[in-house]
Amino acid sequence: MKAQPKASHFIAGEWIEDTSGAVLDSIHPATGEVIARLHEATPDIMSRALSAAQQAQPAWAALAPVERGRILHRAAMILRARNHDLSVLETLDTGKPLQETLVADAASGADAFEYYAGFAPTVTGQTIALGGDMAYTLREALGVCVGIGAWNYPIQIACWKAAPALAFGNAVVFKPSDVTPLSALALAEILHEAGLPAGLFNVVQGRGAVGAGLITDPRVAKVSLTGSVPTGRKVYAAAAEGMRAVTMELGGKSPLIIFDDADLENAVSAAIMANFYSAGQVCSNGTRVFVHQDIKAAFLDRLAARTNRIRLGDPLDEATQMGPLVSDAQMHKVLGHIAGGIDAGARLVCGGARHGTSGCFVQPTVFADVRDDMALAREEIFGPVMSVLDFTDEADVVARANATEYGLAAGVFTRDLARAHRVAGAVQAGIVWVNAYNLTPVEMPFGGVKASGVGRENGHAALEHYTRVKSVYLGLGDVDAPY
Ligand SMILES: NC(=O)c1ccc[n+]([C@@H]2O[C@H](COP(=O)([O-])OP(=O)(O)OC[C@H]3O[C@@H](n4cnc5c(N)ncnc54)[C@H](O)[C@@H]3O)[C@@H](O)[C@H]2O)c1
Ligand SMILES: O=CCc1c[nH]cn1
Repeated sequence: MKAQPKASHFIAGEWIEDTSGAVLDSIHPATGEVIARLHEATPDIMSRALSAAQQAQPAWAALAPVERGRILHRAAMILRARNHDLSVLETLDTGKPLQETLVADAASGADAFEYYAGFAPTVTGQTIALGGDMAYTLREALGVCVGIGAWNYPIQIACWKAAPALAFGNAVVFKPSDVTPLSALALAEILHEAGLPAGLFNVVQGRGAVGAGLITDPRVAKVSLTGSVPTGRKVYAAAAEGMRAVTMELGGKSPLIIFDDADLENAVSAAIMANFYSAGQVCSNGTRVFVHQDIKAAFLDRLAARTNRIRLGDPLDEATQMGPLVSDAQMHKVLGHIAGGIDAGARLVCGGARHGTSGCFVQPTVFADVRDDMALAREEIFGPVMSVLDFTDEADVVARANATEYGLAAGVFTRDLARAHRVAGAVQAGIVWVNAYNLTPVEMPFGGVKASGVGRENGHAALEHYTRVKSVYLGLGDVDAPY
């Protein structure tokens, strides 16, 4: 099945092709079929996108926020109306099952546009009484924002960046992951159709070097990356050189702590969703599942029974519950982690191998008796591999949960309200789910602490990251001068 877009790039409201850029193929990971052939942006293409954004941004920022919101609201409506086609495109590009993409990807993007369309006109500054004189503050757009995406939630990532950036008066140049280049182009077309003036949302394709080229350009005011910690370190450092603002949405190795008083079936559901949704390719996954020793046997029994029933197969079949990993490289990386876990002495409860002989499928895999010092418990795997660790003491498990460089998310399952709040307060994480996991409503800020990131996407918090405050001092009396 082909999914060839009209051209590789979308700049200043137009499809742009430049075949002198290196070839970039999009591969459907369930079959290995090349579904689209694109070209990386050359320096000239990158420059055209940045210039288009720079030229379009001041007039956009000068519009009444309600007018910006109206356009973004139309985009949300179009995203919803096209949800099925966008979901098929995302499934082809990522391999995630249609069952998921129909509800979690473009739909989440539409939520973001709807939310920020309504938020934009409510943004106000402060007035500050100074005992005679006074001051007020203005929220100003930053200018040109570069967004760089990962491959696990391509359209959601593009929307979570573009919606607040545009709502608050910025222009965007977005570079999707080279592994999943397609849906950002579909978003660009939708925004154009919704009436977004040319140049405000541009898409350029490319690998890491294209991203690196964009973030050091003097026309850029802000960089928002979704990606791994090693890439985050490079991008943050490069942005710092030019004093650019950043948002870093990076990786994690999040703990999910299940106490002995938890509702067992709900806890198993959460552990499954926290490890096998999107074949485990979710940044906030709770991949270190700490289970109280008293319920460990019962938990593992139910977990194995339910995991063994997960239906793997053609991601375009709506009955399929788990598709392939995004690429051959990712599949081999995950299989390497599984082999390493077995070598290190972790107990394989289920899964543990490739599924089938074609496509990038890996069986949903559960390891028990995992120790904190094993690579399984320390490294982000980004595949369907769950590590179950035991504990008995609350303070001890919190200390172990925090003993990582990451700090994206955490989960706690307990019926004890006081303990739930105590643990939520003590874990070092940007997001804590209590008796739930991996729910990401647009109203709730999303982002990490420690090496997992800087800044927040979604919610009111994004305002801080796509605007700056200007203070205006009003002298209302005579000017004092000592000389
Ligand atoms: N916290 C979040 O919200 C979130 C969400 C999704 C994924 N992630 C993380 O993303 C990772 C998986 O995605 P990935 O493999 O695409 O990540 P990656 O870090 O390899 O790549 C991310 C993006 O950065 C670009 N890039 C690479 N080197 C660059 C450089 N030097 N300068 C500028 N751009 C560069 C890539 O081309 C890609 O578009 C995981 O670690 C996952 O946890 C985080
Ligand atoms: O992959 C990270 C962002 C996310 C979490 N859940 C849905 N999207």
